[in-house]
Order: sequence, then C-alpha cells, then structure tokens
Amino acid sequence: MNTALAEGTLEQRLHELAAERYHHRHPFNLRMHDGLLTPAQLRCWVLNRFHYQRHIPIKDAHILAKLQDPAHRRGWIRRIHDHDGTGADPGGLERWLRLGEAVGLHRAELLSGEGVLPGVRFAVGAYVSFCRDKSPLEAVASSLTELFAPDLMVTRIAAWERHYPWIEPEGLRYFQGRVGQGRRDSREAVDLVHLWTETEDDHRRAVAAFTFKCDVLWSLLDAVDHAR
Ligand SMILES: O=C(O)c1cc(C(=O)O)c2c(n1)C(=O)C(=O)c1cc(C(=O)O)[nH]c1-2
Repeated sequence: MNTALAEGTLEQRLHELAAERYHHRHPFNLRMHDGLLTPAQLRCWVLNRFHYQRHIPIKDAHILAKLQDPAHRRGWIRRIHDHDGTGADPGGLERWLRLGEAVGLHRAELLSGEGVLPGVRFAVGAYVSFCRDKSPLEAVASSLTELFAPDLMVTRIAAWERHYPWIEPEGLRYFQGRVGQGRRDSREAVDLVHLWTETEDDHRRAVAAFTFKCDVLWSLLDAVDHAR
C-alpha cells in the first residue's frame, strides 16, 4: 500500500466515522453540554466513568506487553504513569477521584466500585479484553478515539463552568490536564498505526478497531443515560 496514500486515507476515514459514532454526539453528552443534567445524573456519570478510567492503565499494560521495540515501550509506559502518577504528580486517577469529590461523591464510593452499572462493566470489560486479545495494531488503533477527546473536553470544561457552577473548580483539573496528554498520546498512536499498516487488510482492521472503541464509549453512555 502506498504509505502517503494510506496515511491520508486512514485519518480521513477515522474523521468520517467519528463524525457519526464518536460519543460527542451521544444524547447524554449533548444534554450535559446544554446544562440539562441534574446533580444526580452528573454524579452517576462521574462514578461510572471512573470504572472506565481505572481500567485504562490495565489495558495499557496489556498493550505494553505486546510491544517488541524498547522505544515503543518507553513511549507507551508513560500512559500508565500519567494515570497512576509518578514522583510529585499524583496522576490522572487521583485527579478523577478529586473530580468525584467536587461533584459530591465520597472517594470510598468510587473506589468500592459499587454502583457501577452492568452495561458499563460489560463495555469496559470488552475494551480490556480487546486490547489483551487482539494484535498490537488493533489494540493501539482502538485508542485512536483519543484524537477526538481533547476537543470534547474543551467543550465539557466550558459547559461545566457555565452551567454547573456548584461543581468546585478543582474538579476540572483532570480534563484541563488531559487535553494536552490526549493530543500527544493520539499523535503517537497514529504514528504507530501508520508504521504497522502495510496491507488493505491492516487498514480494514485498524478502522474496525476504532469503530469497536466508538461503540464501547457509546454503550457506556447508553447505560448511564438509562440509569434510574
Ligand atoms: O472524556 C472523554 O470523552 C474521554 C474519551 C477518551 C476516548 O475517546 O477514548 C478517553 C478519555 N476521555 C480519557 O480521559 C482517557 O484517559 C483515555 C484513554 C483512552 C484510551 O483509549 O487509551 N481513551 C481516553
């Protein structure tokens, strides 16, 4: 496959798919951005998203174990540090716990995992299993939804500041820090996917992995949206 052509085609296809299927279009996110969620609904989202969040370093450890090149492992291991913390940085999971407190949850509630909805458990479990069982190309390609997460977080930060002033500003720190990390991580993942995409079939599998991940994120929000 012509490399330049393949790179342009892959990114174009991901943008087309994201426009249809990425969770920025989910009705729950649209209501969040319009300021229509109750405090209880926002708390439900934060608690259930923590279940996703705490499994990100676990799925990244599965990916790390597949990488043969030390330079690739050196890059990927940073993702685990970003979430779990290192040195003076408490890490993204700790910032998410503080987000929980800012919306009125106790960190013990988040850490216990009680209250995680069945649909969220299934969606997150499917993502971890996918990264454990599939090829490095597919596992890394499934992270490419992160190409679209930073813009969504910028929208979310503005919407929270405007519509939910009862949330302590400290709660926004996770998203504020994640915008830059997400841009960097997704560019690195794009480079790896390009490196490993040699055939039409590789291209098809990368696109399928991205589509699967859009469905994971969408299913998670479906479960939260239907919670009573
Ligand atoms: O808040 C969001 O909308 C959102 C989306 C995504 C994503 O698109 O996968 C991630 C995150 N946040 C996030 O915070 C995060 O750490 C993250 C890691 C990954 C991944 O697949 O490796 N996605 C995402």
